Amino acid sequence: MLPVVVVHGGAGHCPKEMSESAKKGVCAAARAGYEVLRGGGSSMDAVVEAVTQLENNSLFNAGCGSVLNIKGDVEMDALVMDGQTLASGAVAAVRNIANPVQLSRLVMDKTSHVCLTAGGAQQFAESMGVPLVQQESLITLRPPACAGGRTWHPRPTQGKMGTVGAVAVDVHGNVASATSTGGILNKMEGRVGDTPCVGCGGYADNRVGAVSTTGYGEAIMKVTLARLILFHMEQGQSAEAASDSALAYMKSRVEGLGGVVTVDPQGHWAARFSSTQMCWAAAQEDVLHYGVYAGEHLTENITTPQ
Ligand SMILES: NC(=O)C[C@H](N)C(=O)O
Repeated sequence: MLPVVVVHGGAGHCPKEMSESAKKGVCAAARAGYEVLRGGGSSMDAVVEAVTQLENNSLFNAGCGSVLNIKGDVEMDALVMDGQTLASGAVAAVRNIANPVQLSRLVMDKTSHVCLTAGGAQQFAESMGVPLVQQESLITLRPPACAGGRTWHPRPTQGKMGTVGAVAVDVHGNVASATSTGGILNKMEGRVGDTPCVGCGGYADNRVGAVSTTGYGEAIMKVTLARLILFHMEQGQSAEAASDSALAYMKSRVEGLGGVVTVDPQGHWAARFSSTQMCWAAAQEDVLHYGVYAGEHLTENITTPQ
């Protein structure tokens, strides 16, 4: 069963013409994470690698391809969490960074803090030798995609989403989670969503499992979606049942839609969503699993050329 990596490219609406490229993107990210794990790398290395790939893919709303806030600027949030130690690192409302997930990892590894925001996060990046990039290099002009369009609707079924994330279990049974986003289109300057908040955008605990979430951040924060899933797992539910229970609760309690990827330490995994679509991919036992639409579950051998 081990190792395993599961990635998502955001819950929401994915126009049909974009779904093939979106599937390719999540499959490539899952392959990249799986390569790390197969080479003996840690689950943390794997989720950071997978999310870095998705941040670099302009289809998705994270890193390059992030949506714009109301002032036309890019402000990004990201989180990593290590299930062995419960250590986490996050950046919020950060600008001019190509790979916020890597900066989050540096916050975890090199500071005594959990989250750095805006200018402070940027200064920390510079002090770590992380190059600042021009905002223009993060903005991609494109037709509406899964990744983020030009209008935001509070209901993910109508809106464009595309936060990216990954969870993994390595050969030692250590779990990790990583999530990265440009947030929601036309958000207020300084708005911070669920993604960098521990227990909302993600959580990882070797004793239970790991989760990365996507969806309407203001709803996800109300129910602490990632931790809620792990709570259900602690009560004995499977990764899949716990994901469904928590998503159903978020829908009924606060009318929030979203999606999640979840693993338990044994390698059972789930990619579940209450939105109409979510691009996801998983790699386990040399098989790549992927899909976008409800009920869609395609597989191929991981050695099949891309
Ligand atoms: N696309 C998303 O998943 C949005 C993200 N959860 C946010 O609200 O910032």
